[in-house]
Amino acid sequence: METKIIDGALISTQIKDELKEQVLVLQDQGIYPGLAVVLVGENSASKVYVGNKKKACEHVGIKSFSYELPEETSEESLLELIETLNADENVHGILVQLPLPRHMDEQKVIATIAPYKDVDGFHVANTGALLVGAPGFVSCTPAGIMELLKRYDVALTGKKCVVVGRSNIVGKPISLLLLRENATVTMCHSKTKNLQEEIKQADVLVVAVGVAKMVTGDMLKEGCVVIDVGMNRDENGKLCGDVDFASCEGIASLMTPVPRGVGPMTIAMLMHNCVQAAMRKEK
Ligand SMILES: Nc1nc2c(c(=O)[nH]1)N[C@@H](CN(C=O)c1ccc(C(=O)N[C@@H](CCC(=O)O)C(=O)O)cc1)CN2
Repeated sequence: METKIIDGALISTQIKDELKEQVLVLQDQGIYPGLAVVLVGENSASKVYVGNKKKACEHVGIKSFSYELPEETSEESLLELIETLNADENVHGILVQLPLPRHMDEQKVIATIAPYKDVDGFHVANTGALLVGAPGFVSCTPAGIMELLKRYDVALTGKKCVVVGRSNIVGKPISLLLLRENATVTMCHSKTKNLQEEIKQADVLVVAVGVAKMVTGDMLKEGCVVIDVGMNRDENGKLCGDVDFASCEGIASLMTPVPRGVGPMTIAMLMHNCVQAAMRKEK
């Protein structure tokens, strides 16, 4: 079977180009979308992601306000900054890059962001809205996966979708989004018995566990769609996913690569959420 490779980098550029047009319309109405980008500490991967987010803002026409704080910043100071950004009318979206230093309580920090500026979709008001199907921001990686499935015409109704990983950022929300599209969803995790049997039944497999090349071609059902959310380094220090790409080629019908798969979509959907935040009239 020929495996088609999903080009996340291309789709993300298309989305950013579409958003650029929407921003021009907003600017004509006197609305200048603004995103506060908050980075605490020295995590090198986070620095790359934040840099790419600021570049995406430039591409789309969103003004980015950068706050790069030292590792030893107190939780209290970070909460104060967020309160200030909540009150700032030029800031439509607030992004606090994760992970935060260990002395900070991530949930407390996220809970301080005004839900209508929570463009990451991490606040319980937004995760709760997703659960019950109410309007709200959907977190960017799962939203990006859904956009890829849509743009590659993957039908989900009645399909068996298997999600491996149960994080708040990816595993849980993507399961809800697939369910919303009438898929039959199985959530797997580190305590799942017979993981391989579950994976073998998947028409659509989403893997977000953070273990390099954990899923191999022999585990897959012929013709399945594979979405790899992993971002790991292999034995040679090369970027790789949670799926062993080489062994899945020829078995999957459609598959995301790492890099240039899901990663760039996370940033495109952040831009999307930010434009939505700027469009909102009521707070
Ligand atoms: N506040 C948030 N923190 C984190 C999020 C998030 O959505 N919001 N997600 C991840 C990291 N992440 C976004 O911040 C992210 C990860 C990877 C990529 C990406 O484009 N990856 C590239 C490769 C980049 C490289 O060369 O290292 C790719 O896949 O092509 C974008 C965003 C955790 N934290």
